[in-house]
Amino acid sequence: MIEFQQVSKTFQVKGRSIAAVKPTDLHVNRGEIFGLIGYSGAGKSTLLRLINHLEQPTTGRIIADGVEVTALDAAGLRGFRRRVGMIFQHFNLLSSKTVAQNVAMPMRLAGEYERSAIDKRVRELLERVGLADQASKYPAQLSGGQKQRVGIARALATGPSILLCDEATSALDPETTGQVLQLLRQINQELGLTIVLITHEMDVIRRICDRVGVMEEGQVIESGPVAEVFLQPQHPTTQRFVQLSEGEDGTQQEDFAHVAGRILHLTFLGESTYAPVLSQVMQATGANYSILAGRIGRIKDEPCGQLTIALTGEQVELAEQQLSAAGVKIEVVRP
Ligand SMILES: Nc1ncnc2c1ncn2[C@@H]1O[C@H](COP(=O)(O)OP(=O)(O)OP(=O)(O)O)[C@@H](O)[C@H]1O
Repeated sequence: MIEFQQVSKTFQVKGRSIAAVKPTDLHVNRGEIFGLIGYSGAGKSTLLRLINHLEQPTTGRIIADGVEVTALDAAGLRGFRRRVGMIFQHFNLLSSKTVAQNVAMPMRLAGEYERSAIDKRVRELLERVGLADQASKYPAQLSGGQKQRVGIARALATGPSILLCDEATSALDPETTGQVLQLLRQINQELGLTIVLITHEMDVIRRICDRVGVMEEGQVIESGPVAEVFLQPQHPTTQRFVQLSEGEDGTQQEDFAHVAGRILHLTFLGESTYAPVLSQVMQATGANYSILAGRIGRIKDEPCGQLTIALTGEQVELAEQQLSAAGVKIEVVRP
């Protein structure tokens, strides 16, 4: 759906080169929500803006929605941009236009839509984002969440197949963030839209994304399905994002020196999270366990849990085999 082949972007500033995106390969599947996470300056915005050619790549090829974006002329690019909607952290609404006029703007600019078709589409879009009764208000009369809903309606105006979200919830409070994320998810499911979003919050990724890429210094340092990256982060930067999202500051590393037994870190995902796997295995093998740390939560629609346990008894290896056979992922913290 969106393919980056060795795409890079270097800015020249006062004789200095800034490698905002280093040569990168990336693949976003059709209909998925792909999240890019990274610290400020990692290159997320630049990478996002390369997709609709708001930034021109220094090297490489970009193919999106079956079109080689990097080979388009000006007219081709104008047409392509109608298939890519974009929403922004600070909404970027025109303050002198009403809600309805803001939403109509991309269709007006395209110059290919009848007045009646525009009016009908604006009504449908405002209905979809829950703002049917706010059409004649001005942006200054709306809350942040409502402004972002207008931004979303406007981004959908020309019927895009891709939606790019540039820190779309960073300016919103937690509750409004939840509502806007829910709306994005609904749009993704109902319209089959491919969404690429950038954020510095792991929680946004956990709540709505299917896959994630972690960016640092212009590179995607880790990527994969959200459950995989979230539950088994490999790169120290990814581990830090996960720790922060769990409310840990990462400074306290328990060594469990005083605890007897084999120490295992167990990951449960999906069905196994709520099944009595642990007690069944312990009963069957006669092994014992004590819980040293644990958490339970959800990744998108799937329940997940992680437990650190100390395992003792005669048959710890058999217990481990049975846990593994029941779909529990095991990492040995201390043999
Ligand atoms: N138009 C530009 N001209 C010069 N340098 C730029 C330009 N845009 C971005 N950069 C630089 O490229 C690097 C990556 O910036 P980018 O905005 O893509 O990162 P980011 O991860 O989105 O950060 P943030 O979360 O702060 O927006 C930074 O060093 C930035 O200063």
